[in-house]
Amino acid sequence: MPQELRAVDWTGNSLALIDQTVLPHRAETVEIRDVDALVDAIQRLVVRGAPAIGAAGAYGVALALLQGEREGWDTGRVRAEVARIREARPTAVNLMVCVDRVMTRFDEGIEAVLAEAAAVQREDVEANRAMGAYGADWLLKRVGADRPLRLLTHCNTGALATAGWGTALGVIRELHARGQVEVVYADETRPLLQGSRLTAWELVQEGIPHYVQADGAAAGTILRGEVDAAIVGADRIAANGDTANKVGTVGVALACADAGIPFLVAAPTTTVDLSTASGADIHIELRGEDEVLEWAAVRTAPKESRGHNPAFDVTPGRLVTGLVTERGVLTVSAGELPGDHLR
Ligand SMILES: CSC[C@H]1O[C@H](OP(=O)(O)O)[C@H](O)[C@@H]1O
Repeated sequence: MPQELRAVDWTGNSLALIDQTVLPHRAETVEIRDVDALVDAIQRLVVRGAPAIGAAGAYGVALALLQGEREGWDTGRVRAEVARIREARPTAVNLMVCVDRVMTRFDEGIEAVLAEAAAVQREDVEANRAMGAYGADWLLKRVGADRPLRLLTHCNTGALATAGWGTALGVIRELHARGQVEVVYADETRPLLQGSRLTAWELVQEGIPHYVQADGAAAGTILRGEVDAAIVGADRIAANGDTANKVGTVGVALACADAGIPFLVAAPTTTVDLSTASGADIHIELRGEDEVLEWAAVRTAPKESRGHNPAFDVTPGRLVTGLVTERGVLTVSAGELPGDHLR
């Protein structure tokens, strides 16, 4: 993704969001000036990806303050509107963490809120760059650097999903910069196709060789020995290392375990939620059934059929070979816990 583009940016009095629902065919930015529009943008995945949603939520506090000034809201109303942003999507913990962090500056006023939101955005990019280096070093040491790597990824974890550079795709970018990527298999990621629309778009921008594949092809590609490692993002990491990520991820992890290749999760520590004990306690967002019953507003399933549409699944920590954060790599499957990075 061209570096001058940012998935989330503050204009001075509004949020500029790349509209991820129209990529890759149209590159458009939408201006968000009120809470309703931001909640809608988060829920329709105009802005998406745990860290990007976190950055948007952080600036959303400023948006609520400015709207409150325009519309004469009292403090209680502003706080209530911020809570709507905080709860706009339930699984990605970054949204709650980043809103809560900025709210610690709420009583100091708009400038302090904006300064904290800018720090959230800046620190996410810094974390992603650090993750890229840690993850690339770990993979080259584990798999070997004698030849470029064949990698598999699921959903979109690039600059579009973050404040910049990317998490799992940031590791892939770093490996590519070192000349260590032979090919990337990008799962299309039904039903909203974050892989074939967004990850493929970013890989094209970067000139990284890749195939888009059906989600159902991932396990066979792995078990046929065509992949050296899989690397994915995360939306919430529980205290025991269980990881919620885009639906379809756990199948990739199971195939990696059976094939004996590394399954890496790359996420900033803002995605770790020590208050959630295990994956069983993670709220999995159930999205509208039409997303799986239709495509491009055309019904694909019989009218009598119902749709089951969990947006995420949970990969047990025992299947996570390594958790890459901005502080290094934890071998979760060997018993190292996310909290070890937070102490
Ligand atoms: C670094 S992005 C983390 C995570 O967010 C994506 O979900 P969504 O596209 O629904 O926002 C996907 O699960 C990514 O792995």
